[in-house]
Parts: sequence; C-alpha cells; structure tokens
Amino acid sequence: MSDYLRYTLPYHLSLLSGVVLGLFSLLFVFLFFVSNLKARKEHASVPSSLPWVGTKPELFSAIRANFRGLIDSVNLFTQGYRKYSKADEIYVVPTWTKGPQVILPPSMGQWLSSRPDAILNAKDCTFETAQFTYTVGHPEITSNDMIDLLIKRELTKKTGALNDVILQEIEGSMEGIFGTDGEWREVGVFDSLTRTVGRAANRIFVGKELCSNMDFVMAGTHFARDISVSSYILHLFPKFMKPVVAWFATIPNRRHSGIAMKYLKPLIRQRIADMKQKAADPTYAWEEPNDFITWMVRESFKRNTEDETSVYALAYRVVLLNFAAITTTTIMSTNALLDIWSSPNSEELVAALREEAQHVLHEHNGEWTKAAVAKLHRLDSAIRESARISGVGGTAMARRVRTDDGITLPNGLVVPKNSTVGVSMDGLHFDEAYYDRVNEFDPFRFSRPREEPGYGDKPRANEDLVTTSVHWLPFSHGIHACPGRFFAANNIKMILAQILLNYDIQPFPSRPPNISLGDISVVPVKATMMIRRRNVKA
Ligand code: HEM
Repeated sequence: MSDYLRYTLPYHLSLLSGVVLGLFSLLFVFLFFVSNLKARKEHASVPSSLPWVGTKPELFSAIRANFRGLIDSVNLFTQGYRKYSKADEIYVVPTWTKGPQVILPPSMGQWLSSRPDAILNAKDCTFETAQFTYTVGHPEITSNDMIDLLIKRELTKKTGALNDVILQEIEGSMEGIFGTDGEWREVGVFDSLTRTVGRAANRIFVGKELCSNMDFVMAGTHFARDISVSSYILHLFPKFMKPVVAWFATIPNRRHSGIAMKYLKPLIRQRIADMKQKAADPTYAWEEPNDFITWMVRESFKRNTEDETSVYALAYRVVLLNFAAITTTTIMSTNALLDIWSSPNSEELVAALREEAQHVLHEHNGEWTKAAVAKLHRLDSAIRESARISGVGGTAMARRVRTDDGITLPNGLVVPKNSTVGVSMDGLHFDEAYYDRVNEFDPFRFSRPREEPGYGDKPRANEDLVTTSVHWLPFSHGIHACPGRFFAANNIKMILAQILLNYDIQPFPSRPPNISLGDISVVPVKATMMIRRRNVKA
C-alpha cells in the first residue's frame, strides 16, 4: 500500500493542484463577472447627462473603471477638477470604495457643507465606504451620539489644560524609541509616531496605566488598518455574498478589537463601581481620573438603554474612538515630519521652527500650556501646509443622498437617492485660485502674514491648523468638520515641538513618496529616519 501511495502520490498531487487551480480560476472569473455587474448597476444610478473621467468604451468597462479608480484616483480627480470643476461643472469619478462619486465644483462647496443629515448624510457615507456593517458591526453603538457629544463637550474644552500629562507620555515614548544617549538610531517614522500619538492620546482616553501598554495601543491601530483592508475586499462582492466573505475577511478585525476589549472591559467595570461608590459615599478614598472613560461613564449614568450603559458597549466606544483618532493623527504627523525634513532648505527651516519652539517655551516658563501651543504659529503653518500638499486627497465632504426624491443641486440637476456627492480635495488644494505656487511646500505660507509688521491691524481670514474652509479640507468643513481636530492639532504640535527641541533628524535626500491607493494617498509606512537625542540625558 505504501509503495502504491509513493508511486501514485505525484500523480494525485498534480491532479489536486490542477483541481485547486481550476476552482480558483472559476472563482476569479465568477468574481469578475459579478463585480462588473455590481459596478454597472452603481454607475447606471448616476444621471446620464454627467461627464465621467476614467471610463472608456471597453469590455467590462464598469469594473475596469473602478479598478482605475483604485490605482490612479489622484490623477482622475485632478483631471476632472481641471476640466470640469474649473468650468463650474459637475463630473463623476469611479472609485473602488465609494462607488461613483459625483464631484461638485468649488462654487457649490459651501452649500454642500451646510446640508443637514436628513438630506445629505455624512455617516451613511463613512459607514458604506468602510463597510461598517461587516467590518465593525454594532450599528446601535456606531450610530449613537455619545462619542461625538463627549468629544465636543468634554475633550475639546479640556484640550490644553491636560497638556502636562500628555507631555509626560510624549517624552516617555520618545525616550524609549529614540534613546537618550545621543547615538544615531534608525527608526520607522510611521511606527514611532503611531506609538507616540497612540500613547499621548490614550493618556486622555483611558488614563495613565493603560496608555503606555503597547499591546493595547497597537491593537487599536491594527483594528483601524483591518477595517480598511477588509472593506477593500468586501467592495468586490455583491451584497448577498458579503456576510460569508466578511466572516473570513474580518478575522483580524475581531482579533485586534478583542485584544483592546480585553484591557478595556475590566477598567470600565472598575470605574463604574468606583464612581457609584464615590457618589454613594463621598468619603470613599478614591479620586476620579479626568479622562474620557470618566466622562463617558458619567454620561452613561444619565442614559438607560443597554447600548449606552453596558460595560461592553462603553468599551467598544473607546475602540471606535481609537479608530477615529490615532491613525488619522499619525498620518498628519508623518506627512508633516517628512515634508519638513525633506524640504530643500530643511536645515534653515528646522532652525526657524526650533527657534520658535524655544522662544515660546521660554516665554511660558517651560510649560506647554494651551496659550503656549497656540503661539507656535510657524509650526502650525508648516503642518497645515503639509496637510494641503500631502493630504489624503480623494473626495472630501462625501455625502449620501438620503431623500427618496433625490436632491436638487444648486444648478437644478437632480441626483437620485443613495448617490454620493462631494468635492475633490486635491483639486481644491492645488488650485492657483486659492494658493500661489501650488506645487511648492511653503511651510510659512500661513504664518508669514502674522510675522509681518502691523499684522494685528489687518482684517485677514484666520488660517490656523484647526480652521477649515471649502478649499482646505483635511478635517472636512461645515456641520461635520472633524470634532477631534482641536485635540489632534494640539498633540501633533506638541510632538513635533518636542522633536525639534530634543532631537536631531538627518534630512531626507528626497521626500519618501506617498502612494495612491483607492481614492486616497497613503503615507510611506516603511520609511525610516536617522534620529538622535540632542541634549544627552545622563
Ligand atoms: C489629524 C487627525 C484627524 C483628521 C485628519 C481627521 C479627519 C476627519 C474627517 C475628514 C472627518 C469626516 C468629516 C466629514 O464627514 O465631513 C472626521 C470625522 C470625525 N472625526 Fe476626525 N480626524 C482627525 C482626528 C480625530 C480625533 C483625534 C478624533 C477624536 C478625538 C476624531 C473624531 C472624529 C469623529 C467622531 C468624526 C465624525 C464626526 C461627524 O460625523 O460629525 N478625529 N475626521
């Protein structure tokens, strides 16, 4: 028998590999057909009078156009902007994750930014793009108001007042990763900033003990990455196949959110118990931490549904908060660091930024108070300019039409229910009508006017990092402008100021390029930098 097996094994193996290959080929062809049908249906929902970019009369034209939207979207958005937006016309871009995007010209930006959710919905769009139903689940938690409310009512109001504890975490993280001995080290830019941003923000989200636990912090950021990856896969499939595909595609999502939940649940259970005991007995020897968990538990005491009060639901909200906060902040920090240290005159630029940080810190007795961070005008401008030139691109202010009869745009065109409308971020960020020398990274573009004599007397639009406009859109604009931007901007400025004050980075010979993926531009996550401590610690 064993001789027979040995003799026939190669034959059986080749037969098996043939069958497997055949099955995969069949699956591929099936997917291609099904995806093309799905894409055709989506494309047909857009008013036929509108011009498209990125489509051609060719076999399987719909799925091939979407594929072009996956690999070449920056180019498509820019082409469309130059040809149509500049002529005040509307155009359509095929995308992989959002379906066809109806792109409005700048003249309709302000109108778009102020439409109420009942007509043009922001969350419908985010949820569909990231396939929240499958990648995140828990619709009762994701569509609840508690996170947005607490960011606006608590986090933003306290931003600045908690900088002393945030600084401790920034310093602790940097000393651990960059060293204190003055030796040059090669470290990943994105990785080191993820850890620092994650630890600093989580100091305010979950408190001192958990924020420096990298198993927890990295699980949160991996969960954010898992959501993107699994959503890209799911966009390939028609609705009826998604539940099955999602079960496999979201295995990492469940694993990483599970790790974060493992740490969060006991913390929240204990906080609820302590807060209840303190309320019942004011002499109870326990001091309430000033963090997001405390604010959230306090808010949950006013609510009465399971989705707003259970330990699970509250813990899951913190996972979602990490999803919204950490990778976004890390991307903006990474772009700013790469743009500053790759600029042609980076030595002078770094010297000017460092001089500002030293001067401001000295003026504020060595403390990064709210007022001190607000005075970092040059650094603020450099980050804002980096977000303009290296921003994520794609569709900004993307909104889904909610109303059954569709929506009538300002030019009279009716766009049907479930279409997605928005504006082109890169088109606007690179439009000469709003910015001079659009392709140049001009770090002091926004701070230069402030340093001119007599600036105080000039009536000028405020152009700080947190100020959104229809032509500066990294945080979006209007009723859904990112509520976390005050906290994010505060932390990015403190992180970069600490690097300027305490570390040397070797300038990059050229800017490690961002890559275009889906309808966005992604930072080079593998780029490394040479960094050393300046003021060596004993
Ligand atoms: C540099 C960092 C960040 C960037 C670039 C960013 C960007 C954005 C963008 C583009 C939106 C979509 C707005 C729209 O639909 O028009 C958004 C929404 C949101 N962001 Fe941020 N964000 C950042 C940091 C944060 C942080 C730190 C938090 C939490 C503390 C946060 C919480 C949220 C929430 C809750 C929403 C949903 C708001 C709504 O639907 O009304 N973000 N953000």
